Amino acid sequence: MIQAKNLAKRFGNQLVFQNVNFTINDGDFLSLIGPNGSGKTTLVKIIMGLEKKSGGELLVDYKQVIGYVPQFRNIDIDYPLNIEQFVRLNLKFTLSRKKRRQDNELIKTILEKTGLSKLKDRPLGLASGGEKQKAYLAQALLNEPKVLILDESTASLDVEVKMQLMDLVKELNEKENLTVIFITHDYDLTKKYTHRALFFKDQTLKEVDVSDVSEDMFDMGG
Ligand SMILES: Nc1ncnc2c1ncn2[C@@H]1O[C@H](COP(=O)(O)OP(=O)(O)OP(=O)(O)O)[C@@H](O)[C@H]1O
Repeated sequence: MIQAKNLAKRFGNQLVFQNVNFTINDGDFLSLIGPNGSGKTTLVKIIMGLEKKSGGELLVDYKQVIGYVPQFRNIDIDYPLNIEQFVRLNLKFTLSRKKRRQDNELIKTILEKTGLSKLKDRPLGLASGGEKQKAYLAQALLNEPKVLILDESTASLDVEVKMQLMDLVKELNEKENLTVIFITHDYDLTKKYTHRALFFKDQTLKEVDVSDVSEDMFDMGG
C-alpha cells in the first residue's frame, strides 16, 4: 500500500502540487494522468525515494521492491549488449555458484514471462521498438517488484505493440497481484487497462472514475 496525506512538492518558488491525498492498494492498476509538467514524474520519483517531498506525508513500505520502466528511448544500433545481457544488468554480481544458478533460473523465467526467450541473443540495438520495451520491462521485473511504475512506456510505439506490452502487464497484475502505476497520455489505454485514474489538475491530484475519464484530460498543455 502507498498512501499520501496532504503531500506537496515545490521546486524553489514553483509549486508543483499540494493537498495530494490518495491510497494505492496492492493489486491496483492505476493511471496517472494530467498535462505536461503537472507533476506525474515528480510524484513517482517521490514514491521511489529519488526526490524529496516538500510537505505532507507519504507512507511507502520501502522493503517492497518498486520496478520502474522508463519512457521509451531508442537504443543505438551498435549498443554492445544482447537482450539477455541487458536484462542481466540489474543483477548483483556474485561469485557464489549457487546464487549464479538461481540467477540463471530467474533470468530464464523472466525472459519466458516477457516473451523474449527466443530473442535473448538478439543485439538490443537491432531489436524492434516493442522488443526493446519488453527488455526494459524484463529488467524491471528482475527484482520481483510488488509495484511496477510505467512511465509513458508505451509512447512512440505503434498501437498493436502498445497493446501487447499492456496485455503482458495486465497478466502480471492479475496473476501476481502486481500493483501497476501507469503514467500516460493515452486515452484508449487508460480506458482499456486501468481500474482507477488519478488526474493532476490545478496543482493537485484528484481521483476520477475511469468511466468519467475524457479525451480533453489528455490535452498536453492542460
Ligand atoms: N529537478 C527539477 N528542478 C526544478 N524543476 C523541476 C525538476 N523536475 C521537474 N521540475 C518541474 O516540475 C514540474 C513537473 O514536472 P514533471 O516532470 O513531474 O511533469 P510531468 O507531469 O511528468 O510532465 P510530462 O507529461 O511532460 O512528462 C515541471 O514544471 C518541471 O519543469
